Amino acid sequence: YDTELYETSACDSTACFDALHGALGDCSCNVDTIDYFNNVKIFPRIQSLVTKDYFRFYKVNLKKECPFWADDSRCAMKYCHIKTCSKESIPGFESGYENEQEEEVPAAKYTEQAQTPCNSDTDHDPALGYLNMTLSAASQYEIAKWKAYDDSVGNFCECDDKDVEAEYIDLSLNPERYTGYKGPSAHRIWRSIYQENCFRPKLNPYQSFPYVLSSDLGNMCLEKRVFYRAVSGLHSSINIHLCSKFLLSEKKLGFAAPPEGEWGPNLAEFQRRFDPSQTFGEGPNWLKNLYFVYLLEMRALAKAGPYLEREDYFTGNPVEDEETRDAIRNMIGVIYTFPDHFNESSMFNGGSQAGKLKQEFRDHFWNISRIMDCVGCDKCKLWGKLQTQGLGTALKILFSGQWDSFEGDPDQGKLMLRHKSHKRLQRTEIVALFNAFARLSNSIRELENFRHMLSSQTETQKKSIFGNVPGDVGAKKELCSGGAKPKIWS
Ligand SMILES: Cc1cc2nc3c(=O)[nH]c(=O)nc-3n(C[C@H](O)[C@H](O)[C@H](O)COP(=O)(O)OP(=O)(O)OC[C@H]3O[C@@H](n4cnc5c(N)ncnc54)[C@H](O)[C@@H]3O)c2cc1C
Repeated sequence: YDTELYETSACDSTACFDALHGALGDCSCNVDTIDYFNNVKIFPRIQSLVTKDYFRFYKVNLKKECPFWADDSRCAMKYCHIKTCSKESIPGFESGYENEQEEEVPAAKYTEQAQTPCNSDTDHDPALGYLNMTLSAASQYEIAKWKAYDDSVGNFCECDDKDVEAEYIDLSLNPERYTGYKGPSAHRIWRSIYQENCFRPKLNPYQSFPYVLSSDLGNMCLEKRVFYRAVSGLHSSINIHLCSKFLLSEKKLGFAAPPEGEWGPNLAEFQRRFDPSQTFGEGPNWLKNLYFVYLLEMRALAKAGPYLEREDYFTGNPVEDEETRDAIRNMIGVIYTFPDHFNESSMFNGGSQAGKLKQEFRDHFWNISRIMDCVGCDKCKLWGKLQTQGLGTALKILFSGQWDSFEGDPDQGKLMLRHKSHKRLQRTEIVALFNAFARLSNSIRELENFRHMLSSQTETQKKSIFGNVPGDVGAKKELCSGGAKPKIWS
């Protein structure tokens, strides 16, 4: 691991974490409670659960056309014969807009450059985004049996696992990690999510980055804030994963082969993305949003708990299926014990206006899930689709009304933990829900690693300046020891 290469731009402060304490906002929970609960109780359980066959194979259509912009679709250039413009004929070129890659001038959409499929442009290294589609003969045989079983279940939601082009992908062969997907293509996805499909308080003074200022969120109603925070939390999680599984040194084996190399955490990359000094002060808020979306998904798991505990988790292997059910019951049982669940009953309560808002909420999310078909790197698209489907399933459990209990709450006004009435979920929804939650859980756990790396780095720097200060060793020991509640944010 080439420390010199990646640590040159690292700042020595722990500023990313200084504000990551206490109240989370929009719920009664706090960051430190979630840290402990996740890292000690949830993380080991969910990570082991998603290695089970039922959760390891995800059926998805990665070949769907991008419905929103021409340059990612087959319509681009080839069939539409859009006449390209010379640079000089693009309004604003002379005033130097080209240097501002992020601001897309409408005419730029029709340049030849913009028509190039994303995966062949310089924003993306195809080898890093390589998707391993391998399924062993044994897996293929077993999976064929799943279809017959699933078809006998009354499904109710239209998901792309029914598409003829949908394929099973072994998630364990395609870990979410750094792919090199960046630049205008990735920014267009995030920008259209935040600027066109998220609720926004107002245009921020920086025009493009950051898309939303947290200081403006107070002007929005709870429901809109929740939406933005969930999306932002997902964005944080994706970016934490690419920082924690970064390509530290590369050894390419050949074209279209997965790159071999050393993968691991890149502290400088993490700081670039979350340090307040490099994010207009937003980084710690984005990290808090990760905790927020975690809480949201955990609440959905609790709400659907009685149903999830009884689901079959069919893979055709009775021993494995029983183990999966046991592991689910165990984890859901732990989730029930969380003291401070998100209370979704405080949302969408304002009569007909609330109904309209709920519809908008749904429409926005529906669009975001379709934007995932525009992601220009297969591996990012796989995990992007899985995590939006997981979040969408959680939102459905929380807000569709299909999972609400009409039996009356004995502790009036108090949060009802388990809801007996429910609709059935599809296999892909369940797989996505648990895997998405596993990703968030993993991100929160990775934050602990970055926190440790930062404090060790700071200690080392202090020592190199001041020498070894008595008491230092003890302090470090406390940070690194397991067992009791880790004091990772103090
Ligand atoms: C769906 C999807 C999946 C992806 N998966 C991967 C992957 O698996 N591996 C990989 O290496 N890359 C992945 N990427 C790319 C990655 O997310 C970044 O877009 C890329 O690394 C460029 O980062 P950036 O620093 O330019 O900022 P970006 O992450 O592209 O963010 C753009 C702007 O959004 C704002 N922003 C950043 N974080 C947040 C937040 N949490 N909340 C609110 N606003 C924020 C900032 O102002 C930032 O400048 C994915 C992108 C998308 C759209």
